[in-house]
Amino acid sequence: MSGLVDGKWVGTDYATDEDGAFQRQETTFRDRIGPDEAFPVEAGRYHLYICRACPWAHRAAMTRALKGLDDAISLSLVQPERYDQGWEFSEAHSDPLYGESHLRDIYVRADPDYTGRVTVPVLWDRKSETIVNNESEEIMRMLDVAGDEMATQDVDLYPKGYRETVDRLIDDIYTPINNGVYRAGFADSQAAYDRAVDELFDALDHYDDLLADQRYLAGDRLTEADLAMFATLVRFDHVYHTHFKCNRRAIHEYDNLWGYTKDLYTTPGIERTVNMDHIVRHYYVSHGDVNPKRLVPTGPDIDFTEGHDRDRLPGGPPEALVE
Ligand SMILES: N[C@@H](CCC(=O)N[C@@H](CS)C(=O)NCC(=O)O)C(=O)O
Repeated sequence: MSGLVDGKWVGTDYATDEDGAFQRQETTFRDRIGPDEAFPVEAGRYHLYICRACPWAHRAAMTRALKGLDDAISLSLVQPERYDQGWEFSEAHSDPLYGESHLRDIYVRADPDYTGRVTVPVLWDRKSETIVNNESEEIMRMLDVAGDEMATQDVDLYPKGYRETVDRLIDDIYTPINNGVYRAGFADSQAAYDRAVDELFDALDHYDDLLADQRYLAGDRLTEADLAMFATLVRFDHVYHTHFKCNRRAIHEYDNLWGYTKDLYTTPGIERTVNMDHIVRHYYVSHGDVNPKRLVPTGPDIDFTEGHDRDRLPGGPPEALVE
């Protein structure tokens, strides 16, 4: 067990099963914001705690940026390096609500007897002073759908007619890709690593083929599924390729995934959510068991803003985003 047990900090070890395969624990705060939900839609009421390094938190941050929710939902960062006390606030990245020193203090404020991991993202309710939700997929959906009322940009990332496909895609990419890089990186046995890497690259090959003829995962529209995919792809060559030993191929070597990654990166609103310095510092410094000397590699030399050829395909970013 790691994280908090009955509100007491017990450490940051990751769990693997008897075959050495990484086990991600379920998140526990699963309430919703919405017209008929326990938490009403109200601008200025909610706060997002994230780390710019975290791919799960990144989904929520991208949704907030694309929909123009900056004024409606405040956001703050934790320090990217995470040591044995878990996520910390710092002078550069302080807790704007309570001035706490660690993110675990926020969890304990929500539930003094909390047992579970202390993860980002956290969606906090200022009014009832509790955590609404700490599951990124659900936060992304809430900001997208319930957040519509507060949005300043007309961007719908879960459009009618695409919803089943978006839900299926988010599920389909989770195990082999989003969590697949972690299954490779945190594997405790060769067999578990081999299995994760095989599944990861089979899936990447599949989506590289799919993206030969369509601009986005669900077709011609940018959706939540693309945000989920992008959060992994943008970290891949700098981190997962080396640190998590996913080195069969780099994303910039794929015919279509590379153009797709650059297309999303240069979609107005996305670039400001990517902090590559925080990304590389977090992974290489925080996982002492994976990288004991905590040295941060200098490469690769790739440019997410160089041109791409994705506008040859039908569709494109929502009109509201195109300057
Ligand atoms: N299922 C959660 C997972 C979030 C998660 O694992 N976040 C990582 C950072 S990338 C974290 O905070 N890890 C700290 C820990 O597990 O102790 C979600 O998608 O929101």
